[in-house]
Amino acid sequence: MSITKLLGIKYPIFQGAMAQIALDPLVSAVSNAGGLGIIGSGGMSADRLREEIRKVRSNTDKPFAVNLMLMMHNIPELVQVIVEEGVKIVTTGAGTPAPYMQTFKENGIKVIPVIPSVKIAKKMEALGADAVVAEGTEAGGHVGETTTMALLPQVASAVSIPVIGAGGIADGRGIAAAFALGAQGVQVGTRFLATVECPTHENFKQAVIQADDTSTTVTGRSIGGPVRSIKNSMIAEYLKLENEHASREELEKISLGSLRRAVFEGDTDRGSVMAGQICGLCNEITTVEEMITGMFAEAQKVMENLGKLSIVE
Ligand SMILES: O=C(O)COc1ccc(-c2c[nH]c(CNC(=O)Nc3ncc(Sc4ccccn4)s3)n2)cc1
Repeated sequence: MSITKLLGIKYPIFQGAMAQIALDPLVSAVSNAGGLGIIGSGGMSADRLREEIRKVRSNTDKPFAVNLMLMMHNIPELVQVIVEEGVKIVTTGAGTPAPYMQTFKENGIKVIPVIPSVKIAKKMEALGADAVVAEGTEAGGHVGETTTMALLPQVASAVSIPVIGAGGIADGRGIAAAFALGAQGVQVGTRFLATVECPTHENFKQAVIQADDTSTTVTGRSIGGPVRSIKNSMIAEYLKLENEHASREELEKISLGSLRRAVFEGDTDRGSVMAGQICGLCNEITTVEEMITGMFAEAQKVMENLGKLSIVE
């Protein structure tokens, strides 16, 4: 079954659940434009999540999802809210949804883990996941080590459930490439940061617009938590400390509160501007509607023009 039929959405596009950013009006704008808007619950209390679900529901009658960042401490409470509020689609990241699968299944909730490797994709399929998002290291935020070009076809060959491609996709060419590699849909994060409806400080959006293909780097490998973000003075300091084998405590002193500093205060020099390598392709701020319709119109054209390869007989 296609992912659009499975979820009742028009376009096979998910909006990345960026912590503290994937909120209304971005989420309801994506769902109203025909994609799957996803609330990023990372860092939220149960009451705050309930409030956000009700706000999104008041702004769209289309399907939307909630993402659970499984390294958070209050997942059982958030699962309770998701069940009580009648949310029917959950995506997960940064850990295993195993402890909650029975609750999801009993309540008819579709579960779509975001995964960084074939091994974890197979583990999620065995757990009963309805689909997986195969996210390459090009993505922003918490990433694995495998590129989308390499990860996507291997996951598509390894599992029988639908695979969504993520990491480095920001235009119709990326959509066409993901489908060529075996995906039935795409998840896009960075490109949604360059939209009118994205609720971040304007400085955050400008940092994404000004960035190019070499503007991001991965920090946190030394403490087992690799995170891709745009290079700035805080990142340079963090990398220097990592090279000097600083402790987790010393590193967390720099990174604590850095997401909020960038997202809400617009401090893109000392804050954490999580974004993917495709930021160099995001050069103007558009509405969500313009972005989604434009991407799929372009993808249609690319797939029609691919035609036959010019192989010399
Ligand atoms: O062991 C198992 O069964 C499952 O293990 C897993 C291990 C890793 C993953 C994984 C890796 N990446 C993803 C999906 N992507 C993400 O989760 N991306 C994220 N970006 C930002 C996040 S929040 C944050 C805030 C500040 C610092 C670090 N992270 S989470 N899932 C999924 C499952």
